[in-house]
Amino acid sequence: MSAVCTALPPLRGSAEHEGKLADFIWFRTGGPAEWLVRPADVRDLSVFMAGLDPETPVLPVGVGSNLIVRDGGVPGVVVRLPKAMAKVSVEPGTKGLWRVRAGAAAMGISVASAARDAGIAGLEFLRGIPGTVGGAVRMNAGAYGRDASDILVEATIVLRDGRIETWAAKELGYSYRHSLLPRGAVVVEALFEGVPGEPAAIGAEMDRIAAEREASQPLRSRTGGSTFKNPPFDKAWRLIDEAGCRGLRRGDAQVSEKHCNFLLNLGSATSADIEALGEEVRAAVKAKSGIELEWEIQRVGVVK
Ligand SMILES: Cc1cc2nc3c(=O)[nH]c(=O)nc-3n(C[C@H](O)[C@H](O)[C@H](O)COP(=O)(O)OP(=O)(O)OC[C@H]3O[C@@H](n4cnc5c(N)ncnc54)[C@H](O)[C@@H]3O)c2cc1C
Ligand SMILES: NC(=O)C1=CN([C@@H]2O[C@H](COP(=O)(O)OP(=O)(O)OC[C@H]3O[C@@H](n4cnc5c(N)ncnc54)[C@H](OP(=O)(O)O)[C@@H]3O)[C@@H](O)[C@H]2O)C=CC1
Ligand SMILES: C=C(O[C@H]1[C@H](O)[C@@H](CO)O[C@H](OP(=O)(O)OP(=O)(O)OC[C@H]2O[C@@H](n3ccc(=O)[nH]c3=O)[C@H](O)[C@@H]2O)[C@@H]1NC(C)=O)C(=O)O
Repeated sequence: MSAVCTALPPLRGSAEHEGKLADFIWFRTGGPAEWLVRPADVRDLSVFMAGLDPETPVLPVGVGSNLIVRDGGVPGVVVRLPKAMAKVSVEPGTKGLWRVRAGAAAMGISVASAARDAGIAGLEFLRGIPGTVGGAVRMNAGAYGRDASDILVEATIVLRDGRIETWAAKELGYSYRHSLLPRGAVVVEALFEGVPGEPAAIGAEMDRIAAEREASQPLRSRTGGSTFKNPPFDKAWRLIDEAGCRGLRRGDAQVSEKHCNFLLNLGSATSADIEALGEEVRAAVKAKSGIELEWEIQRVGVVK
């Protein structure tokens, strides 16, 4: 990877040159970040971003459950928030509603569990999304009829130039698995809202969601979740099945037998194998049904 960023501004957190991403990205594939930056806190991130050459690209990552990192790595700066920014707390909202404030590094399950313990209903679906709050706000993550935009009140973000701003949910321009979060902006906190509920009933709904997923999706695999968005009025998995791609392999990359909109790394796949398999599936679906599937997984970095 050719260097795009030779000098970094001062940072209280850490900055690792050629920082490995494949250690934690769900697929366990892909090249390193030119710089893997872990800020100490929001202020540290803000000062760092303000001092960083505006030409240097910045890519925030959560736990990489929706990412293919290409094998040549990611030029510029990759920001991974620290566990210190994973705090979750509860506060009263307006009109009898309750709110959950979560650091962007918090996992969806932590938010859903905190809401359950406080008797706040409506956030149960986050139980099944194995990513961070930052990833959910950016991707408008959703499941079982709800998505992040249904529960988000506002998000605090650090813009690429270092400004810290709080945006109301409607300013994020949400649609299905999409937001208008500006390029290079890092979500640092989110405020969600729910309605009063019985912890036991909320917990039962979370368990139901977990069981349903366990039955239908390959959760314990090296995967990126749904590979393609569902096209209007149809299901990506049905089209992939119809095109004969269930179980299709390229090297150690495979279309899941269990849920054929999931791709798997069976062990030693490269990101190139996984991406090429995805393109092969898209081509087969186009040939069979005329429909062009759109990638849901975010593909980042450069090819080797
Ligand atoms: C087994 C499995 C099941 C899944 N089920 C679902 C599901 O039901 N519904 C669903 O919607 N998704 C699902 N996913 C996909 C994934 O979990 C979600 O997209 C999740 O929101 C990604 O979060 P992350 O923290 O891992 O983000 P990453 O994968 O690290 O990043 C995804 C995108 O978000 C951006 N991003 C991450 N953090 C930040 C931040 N702090 N600020 C700004 N941008 C950020 C990244 O730049 C990238 O564009 C599943 C994935 C797996 C592996
Ligand atoms: N090896 C494999 O083949 C597979 C591995 N996995 C991994 O398993 C994990 C799923 O675990 P699950 O039980 O669902 O969720 P958990 O919340 O238990 O774990 C999430 C993982 O991310 C780490 N993590 C979360 N936030 C941060 C952060 N801000 N900074 C550093 N590390 C962080 C956790 O570290 P810690 O443990 O220190 O809390 C943990 O390793 C995923 O991370 C996934 O990559 C999934 C499928 C297959
Ligand atoms: C996993 C993701 O989100 C998922 C989310 O978890 C689920 C649940 O709400 O609904 C969407 O999947 P989906 O439309 O494929 O629905 P699923 O619930 O997974 O499957 C629907 C039904 O089809 C069945 N099914 C699915 C795949 C398959 O190969 N065979 C099969 O029979 C399942 O058993 C289930 O009964 C989201 N995917 C998209 C692209 O919108 C993700 O975005 O990464």
